[in-house]
Amino acid sequence: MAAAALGTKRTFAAMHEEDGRCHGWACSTPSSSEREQRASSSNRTCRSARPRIGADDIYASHLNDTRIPMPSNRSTPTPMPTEHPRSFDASASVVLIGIRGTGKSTLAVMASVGCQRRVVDIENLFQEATGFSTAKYRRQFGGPNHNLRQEEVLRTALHAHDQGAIIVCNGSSLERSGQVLLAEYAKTHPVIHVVRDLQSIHDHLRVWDLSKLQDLLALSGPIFRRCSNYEFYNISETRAANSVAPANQSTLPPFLTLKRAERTFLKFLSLILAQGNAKGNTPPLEPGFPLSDIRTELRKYTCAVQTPLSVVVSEDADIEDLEFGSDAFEIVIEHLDPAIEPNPSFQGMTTERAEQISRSISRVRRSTVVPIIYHVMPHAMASSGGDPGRSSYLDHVRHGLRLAPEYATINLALDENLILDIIRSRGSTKIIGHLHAPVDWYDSFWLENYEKAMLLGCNAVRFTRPANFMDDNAAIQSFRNRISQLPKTIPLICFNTGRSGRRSACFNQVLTSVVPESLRSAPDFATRVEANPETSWLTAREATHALYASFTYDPMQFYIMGASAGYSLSPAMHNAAYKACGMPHNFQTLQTTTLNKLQDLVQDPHFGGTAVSLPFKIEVISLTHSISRHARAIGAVNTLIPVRHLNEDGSIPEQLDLFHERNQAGPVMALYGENTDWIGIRACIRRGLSPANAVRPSSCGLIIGSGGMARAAVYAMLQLGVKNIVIFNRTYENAEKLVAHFDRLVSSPSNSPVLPPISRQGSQPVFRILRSREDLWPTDLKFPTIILSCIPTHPVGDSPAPEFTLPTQWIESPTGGVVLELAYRTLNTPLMKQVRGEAHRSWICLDGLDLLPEQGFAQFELFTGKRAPRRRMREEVLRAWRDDQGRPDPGMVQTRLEAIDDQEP
Ligand SMILES: O=C1C[C@@](O)(C(=O)O)C[C@@H](O)[C@@H]1O
Repeated sequence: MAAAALGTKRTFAAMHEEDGRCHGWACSTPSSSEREQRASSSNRTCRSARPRIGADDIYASHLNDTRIPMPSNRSTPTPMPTEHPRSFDASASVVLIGIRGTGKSTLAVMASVGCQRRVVDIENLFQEATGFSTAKYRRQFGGPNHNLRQEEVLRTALHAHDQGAIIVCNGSSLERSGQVLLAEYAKTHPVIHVVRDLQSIHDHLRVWDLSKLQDLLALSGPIFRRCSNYEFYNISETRAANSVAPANQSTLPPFLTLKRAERTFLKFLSLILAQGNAKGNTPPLEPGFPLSDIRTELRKYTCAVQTPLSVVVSEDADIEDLEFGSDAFEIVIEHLDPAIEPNPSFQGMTTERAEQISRSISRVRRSTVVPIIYHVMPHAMASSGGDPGRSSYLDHVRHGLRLAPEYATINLALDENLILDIIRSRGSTKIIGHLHAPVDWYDSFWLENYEKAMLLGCNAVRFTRPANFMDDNAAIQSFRNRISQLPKTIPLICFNTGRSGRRSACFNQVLTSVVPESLRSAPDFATRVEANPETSWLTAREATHALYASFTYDPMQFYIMGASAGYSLSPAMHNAAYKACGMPHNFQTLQTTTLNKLQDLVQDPHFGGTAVSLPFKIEVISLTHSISRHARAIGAVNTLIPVRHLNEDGSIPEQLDLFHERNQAGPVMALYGENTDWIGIRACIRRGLSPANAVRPSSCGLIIGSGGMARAAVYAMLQLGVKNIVIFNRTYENAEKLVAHFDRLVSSPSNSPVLPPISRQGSQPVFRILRSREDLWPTDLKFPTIILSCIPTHPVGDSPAPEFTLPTQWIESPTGGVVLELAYRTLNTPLMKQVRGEAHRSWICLDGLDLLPEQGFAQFELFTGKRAPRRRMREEVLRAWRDDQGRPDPGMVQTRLEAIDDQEP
C-alpha cells in the first residue's frame, strides 16, 4: 500500500520549518483577551495555514479562569495497567496526541513513509466536515455544539481508519468526550502522547510566556496520559547530521536535521508494533545487524551499563560514552535522588519526573543501538501494603512501560497480583523479575522466587545479594547449577554486589551490571555506592578483560586478505576497537594474490576470522562449508568466521551457537561465510536518503559496476524495496551476468525469504542495463534517487583510475538523491566533486570512509560476538586514512570527526 496523506497539514519540503520559525500570526505574546479578539476577527492580519488556537486555548482559558498553580512536583496520574493491555493487531492504526508544537504532524509523515501508512489529521477532517476550523466553529456555535461535532468527527475517523493509518489528533480534539473515546481506542490501538521540551514548544507556538506554557503542560499532561497508552518524547534536533552533508556547503539540506528524530521515532514504533511475530506494516529497522537478530538475554557474557536517571538527564551527558562496551543500557530510577527530586519529602510520580524519564529514554534510544533496561529501584517499603512508597514505585514502573523500553524490571517482593498487572500491560517490553536481598545463596528463598517469577510470566530474573566475603562467589555458582537443572528455565542474571562481589559479576553470563567508567572514576562514587549498595563496581572493560585474564576467552588472530590489502584501513579500525573494549585480539594484513594462504591461517587454533577483500569475494565461496542466506543471495562473501563445533549430523550450527563459540581457540572444523558489505551500503543509503526520496514502488536505483561490491549494492537496494534497478558497466557482458543472477533470485519462490516483505509485495523488481554514457535515461523509469558507484577510484594494474562522472542526463531527479562511492582509497574523486556541485539540488554524497565502518560494525560483531564500539571505529578510520602518497588530510579528518557526534548510532 502506498503511503498517502489525508489532510496532512505540511509537505515534506515544509517539514524542516517545524522548529524555530515565527509562523506569522502571533509573534508577540498576546494577552488572553487580545487572543480572543484576534481569533474572532475575520480579517486576520497574519496568515497561517491553520489557526493556531484550539483546545490548547481551552486548557489555557481554564488556567486563566482558575489560576491553578501548577507546581512541578504535582503528582501525575498514571493509567491503571488493566485499562491498557498494549496488545494490538499489527496493522492497527496509531494515534498521535498532544498539544500543538510537539511535532506530531512531522512524526506522522515520517511514520507514514517508514511504515507505509496513510496520515489522517482530525483537525483537517473537522474542517472538511464542517467548513470551519475547530476554533472558529467554537466561536460561532458555542462550546457544547463544538464538542458534539468534535466527538462525532473523531468517532467517525477512528472507526473509518481503524487500520493502516497514523491519526493525528491535536489537543483541540480532546474535550472530555474525545478523551473517553481515545481511552477506549487505546485498548486496541497504540495511542501515543507526544511530548517535547517547553522551550521548543514555545518557539513553535510563539504564544504565552514560558511559565504559562509550563502551566498548560502541567494541566494537559495528565489528561493526555490518561487517554494514551504510550508516550514519545520528541527531542528537538537543532543540528543537521552534517556527516552526510557535502563538504564546504553552507546550507545543509533541511531534512538532515530530522534524520535522528526519524530514526528514533521509527525505532519506537517498531518496538510498540512488534507484537509476537506479527510483522505487519512496521518500520524495517535492524539496528546493528547481525547481533540485533539475536535476543540479548540469550547471548553469553553480556553486560548492561547502569546509569542513574540523574546522569542521563543532564544535558551534557555523553550517551555513547556512557554506553561504551555494553550490550544494554540500563536507566536506573533512584528514589529520592536529591539531584533530580526537587522535594525529597514528596514520593509520588511528579510531572517533572515523568518528563525527565521520558526524555532520558528518548535520548538513549536516539544515541545507541543497544536495548534499554528500565529499572526503578524498589523502595525500601515498596513491597509492603498500603505504603506510599509502593504506589510511587508502581507509578514509576507504569510510566516506564509507556515508553516501550526493551526490558523493565519488577520487584519480585511485590504482591503477586500487582506483578501480574504489570506483566499483562508490558506490551513488547520484556519483564525482568528483580530481587536484591541479603539472603544466603543456599537458602530456598531464591529458588522459590525464581519459580514465582517464571509462573507469573517474567521473561528473565535478576537476583543480587550483597557479598561480604569472596566465599560468596562459590555459593552463587552452586545456585546457578541448581537452576540449570530445572526442567524449564528463563534467563538468570545472578551475582553478588559490592566490591567483594566483582568476581561473581564477571562470570555472570547474562546482562551483568556494570558502571560507566566516568562514574567509577568520579569523586562521588563512594557516596553513590553508599546511597545505592546495588551500584556495580565493575566497568564493561574490566568485565571483558576478566574473561580473557581468567582464560575463559582466548586472544584471537584476525586478518584482511586481498590483492591490495596493504592499503586497507580495516586493521587500524578493528585493532582500535579491540583495544578500547579490553580485548587482546590482533588484526593484521595479508596481501596476497591467491587464496592458498587461507589453508595456513585456519591451521592456527587462534584463528578468529578474516575480512575478504578484492578480488576474492566470489572465489572464496568455494572454500567455505556454509554461507549465510544473504551471502548466498549476493553470491559474494567478505567475512569468514571459523566453526569449531559441528552439529551431530555434521552441519553448521545456528547463528546463536556460532556466536557462543566466539573468542575461544581450538581446531577449526569448518568455515562460515557472511557478507557485511550490503549491511553497510544499506546503512549509508538510509543515512543520506531524504524523506522526499523514501523508497516507493516507482523509485529507481543506479549501480555503476558489476563486481562483488555491485552485487552487494543490488542486494542492499532490494532490501530497501527498490523495484527498478539500472546497471551501467564498462563491460556489458558482466552487467548481463549480474542481472541474470538477480533475475534468478527475485523470480525463484524458494529465494523469497531473503527478501523483505516490502520487496515481495506488488510487482517483481526489474533490472535494466545501460550500454554507454551516451544512453538516455529510459523514459518509462523515474530518474534515479539512489546511485551507487562500485568501481575502483584508483589505478588498477595497467588501467588508469576510471575518473568516472555521471552523465548529466541521468541526474535529473527533481528531489535530488544520494550518491555513494564505495571506494575510499582516493577521496576527492571527479564523481564526488560533481555531486557536491549538485548539492543545491538536494544531492548528498557519501564515500568509502562512511561505508567502511558501517560494514565493519557487523564484521566486528561476527568476529567477537560483542557490540561494536561504533564511534571509536569511525574515528579511527578517519585518523588512519592516507592518500596514495601516504599523506594524511587533517582538515578533512577534523571536519568529519566533528560530525561524528551528530551521526546516527
Ligand atoms: O570491501 C571491503 C573493504 C575492505 O576490503 C577494506 O578494509 O578495505 C574490508 C572488507 O571487509 C570490505 O568488504
